[in-house]
Amino acid sequence: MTEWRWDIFCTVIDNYGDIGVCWRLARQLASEHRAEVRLWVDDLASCRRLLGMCADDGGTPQPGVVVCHWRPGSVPEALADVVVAGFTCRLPEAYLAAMAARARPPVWITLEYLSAEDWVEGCHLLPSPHPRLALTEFFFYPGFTAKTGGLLREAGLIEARERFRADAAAQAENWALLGTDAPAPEALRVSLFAYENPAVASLLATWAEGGRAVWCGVPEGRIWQSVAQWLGQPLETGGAVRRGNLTLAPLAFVDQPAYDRLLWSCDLNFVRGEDSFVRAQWAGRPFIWHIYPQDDAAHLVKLDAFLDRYVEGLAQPDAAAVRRIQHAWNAGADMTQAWADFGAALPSLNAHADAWCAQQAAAPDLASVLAQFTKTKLK
Ligand SMILES: Cc1cn([C@H]2C[C@H](O)[C@@H](COP(=O)(O)OP(=O)(O)O[C@H]3O[C@@H](C)[C@H](O)[C@@H](O)[C@H]3O)O2)c(=O)[nH]c1=O
Repeated sequence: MTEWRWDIFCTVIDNYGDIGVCWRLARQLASEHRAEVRLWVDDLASCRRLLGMCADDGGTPQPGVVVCHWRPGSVPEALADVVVAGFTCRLPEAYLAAMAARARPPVWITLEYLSAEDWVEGCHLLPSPHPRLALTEFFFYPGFTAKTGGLLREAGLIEARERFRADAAAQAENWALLGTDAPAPEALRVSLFAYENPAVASLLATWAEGGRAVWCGVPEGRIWQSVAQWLGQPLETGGAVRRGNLTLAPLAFVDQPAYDRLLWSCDLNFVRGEDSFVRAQWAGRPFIWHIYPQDDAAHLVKLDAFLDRYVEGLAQPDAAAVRRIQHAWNAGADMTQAWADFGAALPSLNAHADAWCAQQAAAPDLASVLAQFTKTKLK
């Protein structure tokens, strides 16, 4: 039985992160919190692949979630009980007016970007009265501590990961979905999802010339250009290329669950933005984060805030190796020495990633925190 009706609004910027998070949240609210969700998206065409849908409006593979095309100026006919504005998106004035006109206005939440910075705790769930209308907006901040909104994590995720890791047939099926042969068993398995980055040249050269076999799967996207430049040939899904000790496997863009399974299959994951960054943490394996760049370099403050939390408990040289490689990658700098240190630390970093995952997974997940908060406002 449906408990509440939710409207989630999302504007697609230039990548998949905003819609990736909103889509994941919508599905989890429907499957775990009995919500009936409409996900309003301004640019359906550019995210159809991620949503796994073919029609312009409507049906999705997820019961309880309807994806709607949010056209400029359009206002949904019936109001929901809870309205979530994802990230930078602004709700239409007419919709806000309709909310305010209700005897009991919907709960209005603005979902903010994830940050490990300390100030987040003080801002999470702060109410902000609308300057003109009888409405209150609540700012919901995801985060890594108990005083924040937590991280998106579906029920049973870690258990599903462990089942997958024990299931050779499921793994073979996933490699096929990704359009590649399974990596050789002795190779270090790496997935590489990132923005364009000149640092990739020294990284790939180091692996090609290194003493250990490396298999690197590269999901279709912006990094393909940098990889193709280093290779001197275009990438093509299914067309693995060898250079010395490195096998480069261009991968198909798959749906979110299949991408998760890729992360679970690798020893090391390069991720970017917000959503894949969180998913890499649930893989419980070391990862390198290409943070979404901001003009005023605010992203580097966010990167360090995260690293300060993440390296806690690591031996000093391992912590230094983590910091060094994350900084080199985000600066587009030479990766040779950074990789030498990081590669040597991988066994202890692996145990650390597992422990970090367990620690974060012990906290309440974002959808539950959000559902709980709205319940207190609706009752
Ligand atoms: C590679 C791959 C990714 N994905 C998904 C995982 C994620 O949900 C999504 C990628 O999103 P992110 O990892 O967040 O990276 P991104 O760079 O696409 O998104 C960014 O968008 C900006 C507008 C935001 O401001 C950033 O914070 C950030 O979220 O794509 C698949 O579903 N299949 C795939 O094959």
